[in-house]
Amino acid sequence: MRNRIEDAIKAKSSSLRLVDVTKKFRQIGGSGEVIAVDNVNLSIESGELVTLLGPSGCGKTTTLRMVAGFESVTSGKLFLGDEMIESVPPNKRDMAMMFQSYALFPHMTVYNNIRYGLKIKKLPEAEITQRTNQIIELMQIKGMENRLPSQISGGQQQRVALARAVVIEPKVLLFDEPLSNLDAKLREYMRDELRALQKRLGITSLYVTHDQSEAMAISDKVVLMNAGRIVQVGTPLDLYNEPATLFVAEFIGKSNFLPCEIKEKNDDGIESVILGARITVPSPGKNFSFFKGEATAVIRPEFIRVLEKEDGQFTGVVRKTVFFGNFVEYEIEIKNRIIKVESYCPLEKKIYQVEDVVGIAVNLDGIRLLKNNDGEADA
Ligand SMILES: Nc1ncnc2c1ncn2[C@@H]1O[C@H](COP(=O)(O)OP(=O)(O)OP(=O)(O)O)[C@@H](O)[C@H]1O
Repeated sequence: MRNRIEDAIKAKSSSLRLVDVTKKFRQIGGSGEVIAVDNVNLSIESGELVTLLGPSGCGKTTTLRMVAGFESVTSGKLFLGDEMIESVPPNKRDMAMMFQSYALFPHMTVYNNIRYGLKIKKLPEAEITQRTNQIIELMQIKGMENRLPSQISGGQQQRVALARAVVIEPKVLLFDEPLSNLDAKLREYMRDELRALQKRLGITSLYVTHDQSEAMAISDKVVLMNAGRIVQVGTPLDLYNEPATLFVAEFIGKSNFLPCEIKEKNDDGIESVILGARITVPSPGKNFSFFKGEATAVIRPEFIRVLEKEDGQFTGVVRKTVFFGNFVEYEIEIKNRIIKVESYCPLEKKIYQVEDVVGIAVNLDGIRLLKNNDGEADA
Protein backbone atom coordinates (compact mmCIF):
# COMPACT_ATOMS: atom_id res chain seq x y z
CA MET A 1 0.00 0.00 0.00
CA ARG A 2 1.33 3.47 -0.87
CA ASN A 3 1.65 5.96 1.91
CA ARG A 4 1.16 9.72 1.77
CA ILE A 5 4.82 10.57 1.42
CA GLU A 6 5.19 8.48 -1.75
CA ASP A 7 2.38 10.38 -3.44
CA ALA A 8 3.75 13.72 -2.24
CA ILE A 9 7.20 12.97 -3.68
CA LYS A 10 5.79 11.85 -7.00
CA ALA A 11 3.67 14.97 -7.26
CA LYS A 12 6.63 17.28 -6.60
CA SER A 13 9.15 15.58 -8.89
CA SER A 14 10.28 17.99 -11.58
CA SER A 15 12.15 18.08 -14.88
CA LEU A 16 15.68 19.48 -15.01
CA ARG A 17 17.37 21.19 -17.94
CA LEU A 18 20.93 22.37 -18.50
CA VAL A 19 21.37 24.83 -21.36
CA ASP A 20 24.85 25.71 -22.66
CA VAL A 21 26.32 25.19 -19.20
CA THR A 22 30.03 25.92 -18.86
CA LYS A 23 32.26 25.94 -15.80
CA LYS A 24 35.75 27.39 -15.82
CA PHE A 25 38.09 27.22 -12.83
CA ARG A 26 40.99 29.58 -12.42
CA GLN A 27 44.14 27.59 -11.75
CA ILE A 28 45.67 28.26 -8.38
CA GLY A 29 49.08 29.97 -8.70
CA GLY A 30 48.70 30.36 -12.46
CA SER A 31 46.91 32.62 -14.83
CA GLY A 32 45.34 29.83 -16.90
CA GLU A 33 41.84 28.39 -16.68
CA VAL A 34 40.52 24.85 -16.59
CA ILE A 35 37.34 24.29 -18.58
CA ALA A 36 35.80 21.63 -16.34
CA VAL A 37 32.41 21.61 -18.09
CA ASP A 38 32.18 22.78 -21.67
CA ASN A 39 28.84 23.88 -23.09
CA VAL A 40 26.72 21.04 -21.74
CA ASN A 41 23.09 20.68 -22.87
CA LEU A 42 20.95 18.10 -21.17
CA SER A 43 17.27 17.45 -20.44
CA ILE A 44 16.07 15.16 -17.69
CA GLU A 45 12.37 14.39 -17.71
CA SER A 46 10.37 14.25 -14.53
CA GLY A 47 10.80 10.83 -12.88
CA GLU A 48 13.85 9.85 -14.94
CA LEU A 49 17.14 8.60 -13.55
CA VAL A 50 19.98 9.99 -15.64
CA THR A 51 23.60 9.09 -15.00
CA LEU A 52 26.69 11.12 -15.77
CA LEU A 53 29.42 8.65 -16.65
CA GLY A 54 32.99 9.16 -17.79
CA PRO A 55 36.66 8.94 -16.91
CA SER A 56 38.19 10.76 -13.97
CA GLY A 57 38.30 14.51 -14.47
CA CYS A 58 35.71 14.62 -17.27
CA GLY A 59 33.45 17.04 -15.37
CA LYS A 60 30.75 14.78 -13.86
CA THR A 61 31.04 16.03 -10.28
CA THR A 62 31.33 19.66 -11.32
CA THR A 63 28.14 19.32 -13.38
CA LEU A 64 26.31 17.75 -10.44
CA ARG A 65 27.60 20.41 -8.04
CA MET A 66 26.41 23.19 -10.35
CA VAL A 67 22.95 21.63 -10.42
CA ALA A 68 23.02 21.41 -6.61
CA GLY A 69 24.22 25.01 -6.35
CA PHE A 70 27.48 24.16 -4.56
CA GLU A 71 29.37 25.50 -7.56
CA SER A 72 28.43 28.57 -9.58
CA VAL A 73 27.80 28.39 -13.32
CA THR A 74 30.34 30.35 -15.40
CA SER A 75 27.83 30.64 -18.24
CA GLY A 76 24.60 28.96 -19.29
CA LYS A 77 21.26 28.30 -17.67
CA LEU A 78 19.71 25.74 -15.33
CA PHE A 79 15.97 25.11 -15.25
CA LEU A 80 14.05 23.20 -12.61
CA GLY A 81 10.69 22.76 -14.34
CA ASP A 82 10.11 26.26 -15.74
CA GLU A 83 12.06 27.99 -13.00
CA MET A 84 15.53 29.36 -13.76
CA ILE A 85 17.68 28.38 -10.80
CA GLU A 86 21.33 29.21 -11.45
CA SER A 87 21.23 32.12 -9.02
CA VAL A 88 19.05 30.37 -6.41
CA PRO A 89 21.08 29.33 -3.31
CA PRO A 90 21.48 25.57 -2.75
CA ASN A 91 19.14 25.34 0.24
CA LYS A 92 16.34 26.96 -1.78
CA ARG A 93 16.61 24.67 -4.81
CA ASP A 94 14.39 21.94 -3.39
CA MET A 95 16.91 19.22 -4.11
CA ALA A 96 18.60 16.61 -1.94
CA MET A 97 22.02 15.11 -2.45
CA MET A 98 23.45 11.77 -1.42
CA PHE A 99 27.21 11.40 -1.08
CA GLN A 100 29.47 8.37 -0.97
CA SER A 101 30.36 9.15 2.62
CA TYR A 102 26.63 9.12 3.59
CA ALA A 103 27.28 12.34 5.57
CA LEU A 104 25.14 11.13 8.47
CA PHE A 105 25.61 13.00 11.75
CA PRO A 106 27.55 10.51 13.91
CA HIS A 107 26.26 11.80 17.26
CA MET A 108 22.59 11.69 16.24
CA THR A 109 20.35 8.62 16.27
CA VAL A 110 18.97 7.24 13.02
CA TYR A 111 15.61 8.79 13.91
CA ASN A 112 17.07 12.25 14.48
CA ASN A 113 19.24 12.02 11.39
CA ILE A 114 16.17 11.39 9.27
CA ARG A 115 14.08 14.19 10.77
CA TYR A 116 16.93 16.71 10.72
CA GLY A 117 16.04 18.24 7.33
CA LEU A 118 12.40 18.66 8.35
CA LYS A 119 13.37 20.42 11.59
CA ILE A 120 15.59 22.82 9.64
CA LYS A 121 12.56 23.60 7.49
CA LYS A 122 10.70 24.38 10.75
CA LEU A 123 7.74 22.20 9.84
CA PRO A 124 5.08 21.56 12.50
CA GLU A 125 6.17 18.84 14.96
CA ALA A 126 3.22 16.58 14.08
CA GLU A 127 4.08 16.67 10.38
CA ILE A 128 7.76 15.99 11.10
CA THR A 129 6.85 12.91 13.13
CA GLN A 130 4.35 11.66 10.56
CA ARG A 131 6.73 12.05 7.62
CA THR A 132 9.66 10.54 9.53
CA ASN A 133 7.61 7.51 10.53
CA GLN A 134 6.31 7.02 7.01
CA ILE A 135 9.76 7.10 5.48
CA ILE A 136 11.09 4.71 8.14
CA GLU A 137 8.38 2.28 7.17
CA LEU A 138 8.92 2.76 3.45
CA MET A 139 12.68 2.27 3.70
CA GLN A 140 12.41 -0.69 6.09
CA ILE A 141 14.55 0.80 8.81
CA LYS A 142 12.10 0.05 11.59
CA GLY A 143 13.77 -1.20 14.76
CA MET A 144 16.98 0.76 14.34
CA GLU A 145 15.62 4.25 14.99
CA ASN A 146 17.43 4.67 18.29
CA ARG A 147 20.84 3.49 17.13
CA LEU A 148 23.73 5.72 16.16
CA PRO A 149 25.09 5.48 12.58
CA SER A 150 28.16 3.63 13.94
CA GLN A 151 25.84 0.93 15.32
CA ILE A 152 24.35 -0.05 11.95
CA SER A 153 25.88 -1.65 8.84
CA GLY A 154 27.12 0.17 5.74
CA GLY A 155 24.05 -0.86 3.78
CA GLN A 156 21.75 0.31 6.56
CA GLN A 157 23.59 3.64 6.76
CA GLN A 158 23.05 3.97 3.04
CA ARG A 159 19.34 3.41 3.49
CA VAL A 160 19.18 5.98 6.30
CA ALA A 161 21.00 8.49 4.12
CA LEU A 162 18.48 7.86 1.36
CA ALA A 163 15.58 8.20 3.81
CA ARG A 164 17.01 11.49 5.05
CA ALA A 165 17.29 12.73 1.47
CA VAL A 166 13.77 11.82 0.32
CA VAL A 167 11.89 12.73 3.51
CA ILE A 168 12.15 16.42 2.64
CA GLU A 169 10.22 15.62 -0.59
CA PRO A 170 12.77 17.16 -2.96
CA LYS A 171 11.98 17.94 -6.59
CA VAL A 172 15.22 16.28 -7.66
CA LEU A 173 17.57 13.79 -6.04
CA LEU A 174 21.30 14.06 -6.72
CA PHE A 175 23.71 11.18 -6.20
CA ASP A 176 27.49 11.60 -6.07
CA GLU A 177 28.98 8.09 -6.34
CA PRO A 178 26.71 6.93 -3.50
CA LEU A 179 27.76 3.28 -3.58
CA SER A 180 31.51 3.53 -3.91
CA ASN A 181 32.18 2.87 -0.20
CA LEU A 182 30.38 -0.46 -0.22
CA ASP A 183 31.85 -3.87 -1.00
CA ALA A 184 30.94 -5.45 -4.35
CA LYS A 185 28.02 -7.62 -3.19
CA LEU A 186 26.36 -4.95 -1.07
CA ARG A 187 26.94 -2.46 -3.81
CA GLU A 188 24.91 -4.52 -6.26
CA TYR A 189 22.17 -5.08 -3.72
CA MET A 190 21.94 -1.40 -2.79
CA ARG A 191 22.05 -0.40 -6.44
CA ASP A 192 18.97 -2.49 -7.18
CA GLU A 193 17.23 -1.27 -4.05
CA LEU A 194 17.97 2.34 -4.84
CA ARG A 195 16.67 1.96 -8.38
CA ALA A 196 13.50 0.21 -7.20
CA LEU A 197 12.81 3.01 -4.72
CA GLN A 198 13.57 5.73 -7.27
CA LYS A 199 11.10 4.16 -9.70
CA ARG A 200 8.48 3.66 -7.04
CA LEU A 201 8.74 7.29 -5.94
CA GLY A 202 9.06 8.56 -9.53
CA ILE A 203 11.65 11.04 -8.35
CA THR A 204 13.83 12.82 -10.92
CA SER A 205 17.41 11.78 -10.27
CA LEU A 206 20.84 12.79 -11.49
CA TYR A 207 23.48 10.22 -10.64
CA VAL A 208 27.26 10.38 -10.96
CA THR A 209 29.47 7.33 -11.27
CA HIS A 210 32.64 6.28 -13.07
CA ASP A 211 31.48 2.64 -12.97
CA GLN A 212 29.96 1.78 -16.33
CA SER A 213 28.19 -1.38 -15.20
CA GLU A 214 26.52 0.57 -12.38
CA ALA A 215 25.47 3.24 -14.87
CA MET A 216 24.08 0.61 -17.26
CA ALA A 217 22.16 -1.21 -14.53
CA ILE A 218 20.54 1.77 -12.86
CA SER A 219 19.77 4.38 -15.53
CA ASP A 220 16.98 5.38 -17.84
CA LYS A 221 19.56 7.38 -19.77
CA VAL A 222 23.34 7.52 -19.60
CA VAL A 223 25.31 10.66 -20.43
CA LEU A 224 28.85 9.77 -21.38
CA MET A 225 31.25 12.68 -20.84
CA ASN A 226 34.84 13.25 -21.85
CA ALA A 227 37.01 16.31 -21.27
CA GLY A 228 34.09 18.44 -20.06
CA ARG A 229 31.82 17.60 -22.99
CA ILE A 230 28.95 15.24 -23.59
CA VAL A 231 30.02 12.58 -26.05
CA GLN A 232 26.74 10.63 -26.27
CA VAL A 233 23.40 10.48 -24.49
CA GLY A 234 21.18 7.44 -24.74
CA THR A 235 19.57 4.49 -23.07
CA PRO A 236 22.09 1.94 -21.75
CA LEU A 237 21.12 -0.33 -24.66
CA ASP A 238 21.71 2.43 -27.20
CA LEU A 239 25.13 3.28 -25.84
CA TYR A 240 26.11 -0.36 -25.89
CA ASN A 241 24.69 -1.22 -29.31
CA GLU A 242 25.02 2.08 -31.10
CA PRO A 243 28.22 3.80 -29.98
CA ALA A 244 28.61 7.10 -31.83
CA THR A 245 32.40 7.21 -31.53
CA LEU A 246 35.35 4.94 -30.78
CA PHE A 247 35.60 6.54 -27.34
CA VAL A 248 32.06 5.36 -26.51
CA ALA A 249 32.72 1.84 -27.83
CA GLU A 250 35.91 1.70 -25.79
CA PHE A 251 34.40 3.05 -22.58
CA ILE A 252 31.21 0.98 -22.57
CA GLY A 253 31.76 -2.78 -22.45
CA LYS A 254 34.46 -4.74 -24.25
CA SER A 255 35.09 -4.54 -27.97
CA ASN A 256 37.38 -5.67 -30.74
CA PHE A 257 38.59 -2.79 -32.88
CA LEU A 258 39.53 -4.07 -36.32
CA PRO A 259 40.97 -2.03 -39.18
CA CYS A 260 38.54 -1.90 -42.05
CA GLU A 261 38.31 -0.47 -45.54
CA ILE A 262 34.87 0.76 -46.58
CA LYS A 263 34.34 0.14 -50.30
CA GLU A 264 30.77 0.89 -51.26
CA LYS A 265 27.14 0.85 -50.29
CA ASN A 266 24.57 -1.50 -51.79
CA ASP A 267 21.11 -2.85 -50.98
CA ASP A 268 22.50 -5.41 -48.55
CA GLY A 269 24.63 -2.99 -46.56
CA ILE A 270 28.14 -1.60 -46.55
CA GLU A 271 30.74 -3.47 -48.57
CA SER A 272 33.96 -3.55 -46.61
CA VAL A 273 37.19 -5.42 -46.15
CA ILE A 274 37.87 -6.51 -42.57
CA LEU A 275 41.11 -8.36 -41.81
CA GLY A 276 41.41 -9.22 -45.51
CA ALA A 277 37.88 -10.68 -45.78
CA ARG A 278 35.23 -9.06 -47.94
CA ILE A 279 32.23 -8.56 -45.68
CA THR A 280 28.91 -6.82 -46.25
CA VAL A 281 27.95 -5.12 -43.01
CA PRO A 282 24.14 -5.07 -42.93
CA SER A 283 23.65 -2.56 -40.10
CA PRO A 284 26.74 -0.40 -39.63
CA GLY A 285 25.07 1.62 -36.85
CA LYS A 286 22.36 4.23 -36.30
CA ASN A 287 25.03 6.91 -36.16
CA PHE A 288 26.80 5.82 -39.36
CA SER A 289 26.77 8.01 -42.43
CA PHE A 290 28.41 6.57 -45.50
CA PHE A 291 32.02 7.32 -46.37
CA LYS A 292 34.69 5.44 -48.31
CA GLY A 293 38.12 4.51 -47.03
CA GLU A 294 39.72 3.56 -43.75
CA ALA A 295 37.48 2.95 -40.75
CA THR A 296 37.26 0.75 -37.68
CA ALA A 297 34.95 -2.24 -37.37
CA VAL A 298 33.81 -2.57 -33.77
CA ILE A 299 32.73 -6.07 -32.75
CA ARG A 300 31.71 -7.12 -29.23
CA PRO A 301 33.32 -10.41 -28.06
CA GLU A 302 29.90 -12.07 -27.66
CA PHE A 303 29.10 -11.55 -31.36
CA ILE A 304 31.93 -13.87 -32.41
CA ARG A 305 31.80 -17.64 -32.39
CA VAL A 306 34.62 -20.14 -32.40
CA LEU A 307 34.00 -23.11 -34.70
CA GLU A 308 35.74 -26.00 -36.37
CA LYS A 309 38.43 -24.60 -38.61
CA GLU A 310 36.67 -24.97 -41.95
CA ASP A 311 33.70 -22.79 -40.86
CA GLY A 312 33.21 -19.02 -40.51
CA GLN A 313 34.66 -15.96 -42.25
CA PHE A 314 38.16 -16.28 -40.78
CA THR A 315 40.66 -18.88 -39.64
CA GLY A 316 42.71 -18.25 -36.50
CA VAL A 317 44.83 -19.86 -33.81
CA VAL A 318 43.75 -19.98 -30.16
CA ARG A 319 46.29 -18.13 -27.99
CA LYS A 320 44.45 -18.09 -24.67
CA THR A 321 41.50 -19.92 -23.16
CA VAL A 322 39.98 -18.93 -19.82
CA PHE A 323 36.98 -20.88 -18.53
CA PHE A 324 34.62 -18.85 -16.31
CA GLY A 325 31.84 -21.41 -15.88
CA ASN A 326 29.07 -19.64 -17.75
CA PHE A 327 31.35 -18.59 -20.59
CA VAL A 328 34.79 -19.12 -22.08
CA GLU A 329 36.98 -16.19 -22.94
CA TYR A 330 39.29 -16.79 -25.89
CA GLU A 331 42.07 -14.78 -27.41
CA ILE A 332 42.48 -15.77 -31.02
CA GLU A 333 45.14 -14.67 -33.45
CA ILE A 334 43.98 -13.79 -36.94
CA LYS A 335 46.52 -12.26 -39.31
CA ASN A 336 48.85 -11.10 -36.50
CA ARG A 337 45.98 -9.55 -34.59
CA ILE A 338 44.48 -10.81 -31.34
CA ILE A 339 40.71 -10.79 -31.12
CA LYS A 340 38.68 -11.46 -27.99
CA VAL A 341 35.76 -13.87 -28.04
CA GLU A 342 33.24 -14.67 -25.31
CA SER A 343 31.56 -18.00 -25.89
CA TYR A 344 28.50 -18.65 -23.70
CA CYS A 345 27.01 -21.98 -22.58
CA PRO A 346 30.34 -23.77 -23.14
CA LEU A 347 29.17 -26.88 -21.33
CA GLU A 348 27.18 -27.87 -24.40
CA LYS A 349 30.07 -27.18 -26.70
CA LYS A 350 33.69 -28.01 -27.16
CA ILE A 351 36.20 -25.86 -25.33
CA TYR A 352 39.07 -25.09 -27.70
CA GLN A 353 42.62 -25.11 -26.39
CA VAL A 354 45.76 -23.07 -27.01
CA GLU A 355 47.29 -23.78 -30.46
CA ASP A 356 43.99 -25.15 -31.85
CA VAL A 357 43.35 -23.86 -35.35
CA VAL A 358 39.76 -22.66 -35.44
CA GLY A 359 37.16 -21.02 -37.63
CA ILE A 360 35.75 -17.66 -36.58
CA ALA A 361 32.19 -16.64 -37.37
CA VAL A 362 31.19 -13.05 -36.79
CA ASN A 363 27.53 -12.21 -36.36
CA LEU A 364 27.33 -9.59 -39.10
CA ASP A 365 24.43 -7.77 -37.40
CA GLY A 366 26.79 -7.03 -34.51
CA ILE A 367 29.41 -5.16 -36.57
CA ARG A 368 29.48 -1.38 -36.21
CA LEU A 369 31.56 0.84 -38.48
CA LEU A 370 33.10 3.94 -36.95
CA LYS A 371 35.33 6.75 -38.14
CA ASN A 372 38.94 6.52 -37.04
CA ASN A 373 39.28 10.20 -36.23
CA ASP A 374 36.26 11.11 -34.21
CA GLY A 375 38.33 13.42 -32.02
CA GLU A 376 37.62 11.36 -28.92
CA ALA A 377 39.44 8.09 -29.45
CA ASP A 378 42.72 9.21 -28.00
CA ALA A 379 41.30 11.04 -25.01
N1 LIG B 1 37.81 23.64 -7.46
C1 LIG B 1 38.51 23.37 -8.57
N2 LIG B 1 39.53 24.17 -8.97
C2 LIG B 1 40.21 23.93 -10.11
N3 LIG B 1 39.96 22.88 -10.92
C3 LIG B 1 38.97 22.04 -10.59
C4 LIG B 1 38.19 22.22 -9.40
N4 LIG B 1 37.26 21.23 -9.32
C5 LIG B 1 37.46 20.44 -10.39
N5 LIG B 1 38.48 20.93 -11.16
C6 LIG B 1 38.96 20.37 -12.43
O1 LIG B 1 37.86 20.27 -13.31
C7 LIG B 1 37.91 19.08 -14.07
C8 LIG B 1 36.64 18.26 -13.85
O2 LIG B 1 36.63 17.78 -12.50
P1 LIG B 1 35.44 16.91 -11.89
O3 LIG B 1 35.73 16.70 -10.45
O4 LIG B 1 34.15 17.52 -12.25
O5 LIG B 1 35.63 15.55 -12.69
P2 LIG B 1 34.95 14.13 -12.43
O6 LIG B 1 34.53 13.65 -13.76
O7 LIG B 1 33.91 14.24 -11.39
O8 LIG B 1 36.18 13.29 -11.91
P3 LIG B 1 36.24 12.11 -10.79
O9 LIG B 1 35.56 10.91 -11.38
O10 LIG B 1 37.72 11.89 -10.64
O11 LIG B 1 35.58 12.64 -9.56
C9 LIG B 1 39.20 18.38 -13.65
O12 LIG B 1 40.20 18.72 -14.55
C10 LIG B 1 39.49 18.96 -12.28
O13 LIG B 1 40.84 18.92 -12.01
